[in-house]
Amino acid sequence: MSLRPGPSAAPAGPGLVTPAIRATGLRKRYPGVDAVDGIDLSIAPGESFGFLGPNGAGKTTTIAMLCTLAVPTAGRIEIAGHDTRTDPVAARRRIGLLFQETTLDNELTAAENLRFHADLYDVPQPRVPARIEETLRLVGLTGSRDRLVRTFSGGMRRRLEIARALLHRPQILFLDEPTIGLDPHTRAEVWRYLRHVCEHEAVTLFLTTHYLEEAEQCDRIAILDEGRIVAQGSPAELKSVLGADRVDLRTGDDAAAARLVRERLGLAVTEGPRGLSFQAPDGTRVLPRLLAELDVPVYEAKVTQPTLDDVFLHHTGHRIRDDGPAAPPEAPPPPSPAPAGPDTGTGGLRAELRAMRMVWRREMLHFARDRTGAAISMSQPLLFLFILGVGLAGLMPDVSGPAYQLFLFSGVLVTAAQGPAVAAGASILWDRQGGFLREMLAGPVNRSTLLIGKCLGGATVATCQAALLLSVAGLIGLPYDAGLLALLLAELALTALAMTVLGVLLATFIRRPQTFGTALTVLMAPLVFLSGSMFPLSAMPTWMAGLALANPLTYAVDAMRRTIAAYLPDPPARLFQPLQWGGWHPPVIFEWALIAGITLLALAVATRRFSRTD
Ligand SMILES: Nc1ncnc2c1ncn2[C@@H]1O[C@H](COP(=O)(O)OP(=O)(O)OP(=O)(O)O)[C@@H](O)[C@H]1O
Repeated sequence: MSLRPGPSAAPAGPGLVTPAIRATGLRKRYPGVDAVDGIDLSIAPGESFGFLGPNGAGKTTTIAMLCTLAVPTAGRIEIAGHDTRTDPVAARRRIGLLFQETTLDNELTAAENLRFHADLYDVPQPRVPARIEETLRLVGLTGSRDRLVRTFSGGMRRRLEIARALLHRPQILFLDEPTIGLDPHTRAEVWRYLRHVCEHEAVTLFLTTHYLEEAEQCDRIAILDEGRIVAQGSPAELKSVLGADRVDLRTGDDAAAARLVRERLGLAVTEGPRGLSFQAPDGTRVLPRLLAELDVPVYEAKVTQPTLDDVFLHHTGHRIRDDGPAAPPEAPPPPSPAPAGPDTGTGGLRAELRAMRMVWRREMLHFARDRTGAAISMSQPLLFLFILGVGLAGLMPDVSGPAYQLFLFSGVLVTAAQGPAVAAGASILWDRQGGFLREMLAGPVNRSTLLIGKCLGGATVATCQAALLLSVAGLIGLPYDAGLLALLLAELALTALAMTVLGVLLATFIRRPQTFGTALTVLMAPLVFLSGSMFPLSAMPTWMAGLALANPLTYAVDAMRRTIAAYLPDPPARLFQPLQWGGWHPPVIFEWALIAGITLLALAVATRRFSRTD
């Protein structure tokens, strides 16, 4: 059975058609393992190509390289004529991807997941709502469009992922083990949708599987073992190479039966716990002759045409594990989508800005949906202000309580912004672990765009959260002056951006979110303690004040404190004395320029590191 009605697509001849996928000398070496060891591929537009191999053969690694998600150790890849090394964004624009593991955002609804994908791929805005409805209908999820994905079953997620992979009408659809882990019914359903897509959309399919039934449906197959292609061709071609049937026998004395086959027929026999098997050019004629001569009881005798498993055995010396589905049942196709056609923009600055806004919006949606998290991270600065503020003020009889609380307030704002700001860094790691990062990295935009969107999202959330504190600041005597509030908000936004970027930079050095949490606890406490947020730098020993001057947060705290002091009638000089370098008080504008410079530098390093992510 083929995925497509009609004849198989032929591979492109040299100079005729640009191959949909071309790879030459492709290699990927991980420490201690050659995951892919010199692969050459040429796949014609419209062809369905199956990559068949056991676990660990290198299928996922190959797909990751073809989709620009992993950097090849050697070799060259072209996707629809675009070199993935020199023009990865153009290559990604032509690709739809169904990953092996789920890469949906569980905290978004089905429609929101699709909407974000449309933004990432720059699907023309006016067409987005209809396209979402159409793909949801194609996979039978119209009724679940507004449900959070975390409430979906495994099959529903898979269908939604197929819908998402097709949303921007890709030229080439990569499917990495599309039915792994699904029950037979859902597998059949997924194949029903894929068959439908192949029949109605001019898509090139590249499919990895270790299920023989799925590979059988492709126009061409490559058999992969230990990182190398050991055979390539249509299923019929591959099987015809064997030119023999397989005969399986289970008897009362398998050893005697095997001896007879060897001596009388001169054929090689494989004996196993469940009987013996051998290859014979014409099994249906050989078997009756053999049975007539055998004088041991025969419990089971079977002749089978060669299967892909036999082809695999022939080329590799071992069998492929196949706990795959029965042949997917034929079923009436779901409603037809609109005629095929490219549905992405041509890229450029507008598309990059749209993707950046998408990442930003996702951060905002997560913030809006996590009220508990927001309430918890607000509790720390409030405790800081009302417990520390009142408690420590008692130790300073010459300073009034409210004056000390006002002194503390800039540090409190920084602390309030700190939690959500650094959470943006952690969320990159959670996105990597949860899979959504791969959906973003596979998108046809620059990785710096995604990172900047993430930083802006984190900074906005952090600013909003810290700004809530301004609404209660009247309780400690902060003047409600529009000019002061506007200045503090602007200063907060820059501080939040700086902290978000530093958090994101840290995240580019770490792979596990848990490690990130530990690293933050270790790093953040000294940064906050050594920022002059709780006591003036003038109260610190010289060496400690020197360390504080190397801390970017010190300048943010000092600048905001000076802004507040400018609006107080009589700020105590002992507390509100500006920081100094030697005898020089750097102006506030200088402090902000310094923070902005550090932020830009950290952003440049983070972007560089993130862009190299494998
Ligand atoms: N990030 C990595 N670091 C180190 N080794 C890796 C990494 N990714 C894959 N490998 C190794 O590369 C080899 C090929 O792995 P790959 O996931 O490509 O195989 P596969 O054919 O897709 O297997 P499966 O069917 O189980 O998905 C394996 O030995 C695997 O352990």
